[in-house]
Amino acid sequence: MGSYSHIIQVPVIKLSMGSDLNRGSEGWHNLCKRVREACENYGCFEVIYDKIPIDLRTEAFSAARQLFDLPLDAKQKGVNPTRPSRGYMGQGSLGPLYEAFAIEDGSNYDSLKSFTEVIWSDGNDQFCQAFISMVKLLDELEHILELMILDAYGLGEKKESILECKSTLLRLMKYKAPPSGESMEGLRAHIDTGLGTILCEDQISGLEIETKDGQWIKLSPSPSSFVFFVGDCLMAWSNCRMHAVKHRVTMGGDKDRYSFGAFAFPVDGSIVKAPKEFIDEEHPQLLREFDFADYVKFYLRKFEAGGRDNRPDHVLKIFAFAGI
Ligand SMILES: O=C(O)CCC(=O)C(=O)O
Ligand SMILES: [Fe+2]
Repeated sequence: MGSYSHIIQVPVIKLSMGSDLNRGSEGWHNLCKRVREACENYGCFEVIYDKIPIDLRTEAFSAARQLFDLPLDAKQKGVNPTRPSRGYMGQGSLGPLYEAFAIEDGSNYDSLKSFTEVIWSDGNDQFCQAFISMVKLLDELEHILELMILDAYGLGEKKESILECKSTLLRLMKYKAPPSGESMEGLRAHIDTGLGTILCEDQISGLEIETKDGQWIKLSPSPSSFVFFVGDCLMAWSNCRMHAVKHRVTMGGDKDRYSFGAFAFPVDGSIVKAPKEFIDEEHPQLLREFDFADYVKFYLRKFEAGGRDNRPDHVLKIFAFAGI
């Protein structure tokens, strides 16, 4: 599984309610710099956002457990035959330990409600309440991080958003403890496709990233932390100043692992393009502008052609598609 380093740690950035979050303050600018450095050097960082209470995490994970505990036939009502990466994915489609549910437009109450009505017929208000509050706060956090990235590159005056239209995919994941107790792949190494991902795990670690010099490091976020990952589209937008990091989940021990993530995706039809400020003699344009929907079609085609074990190298997929 490659060599591990136990010495390197990804940056931990704390966003506390108060003056540091006043855009333009000295504290804000310090945070912008740290966010930029983390995105450029690691492609991820641990973020503590104290506006998201621990109790809400507990409620969300209890609702998620209730969902995964349902009998298989109830869960399979969530399968989306036209788009298998939405709805219920399991068991075995992405690995023997992995199961997941993906809910599009996860910060919209109606889409959470429709999801629960498919699974539970009468819906599940507790699930909707927990996740609507959680995903709205994660969207808020994502927006703050995006403003910090814009300000860190001096682009805040010109643009309020990296992409005008994006939506949040909520994905809930469960990884079974490996039967032998020995370390085993939970989720294959990949790079997230969208703009950015905010992940939350329920105290059982397993996330690993590959550093720029090729070492795998384990992340052990604190119980109140989230992990932010740069995705392909954010890297493309920044003309590859930011690093989209390869990551995976490795399971060990005897406890199942639960996690969920808010994935910010450009809506279909969005054009991903680096602003001219990122392109100069020292930084030639590395990726052509592209329509996000075409990128999705490209990698789904490759994915289907390759099957689970022969997928194209996820690290290179954006360069294979849009490299100049
Ligand atoms: O479960 C996790 O912590 C990681 C999941 C992940 O990387 C993904 O769904 O893209
Ligand atoms: Fe991921």
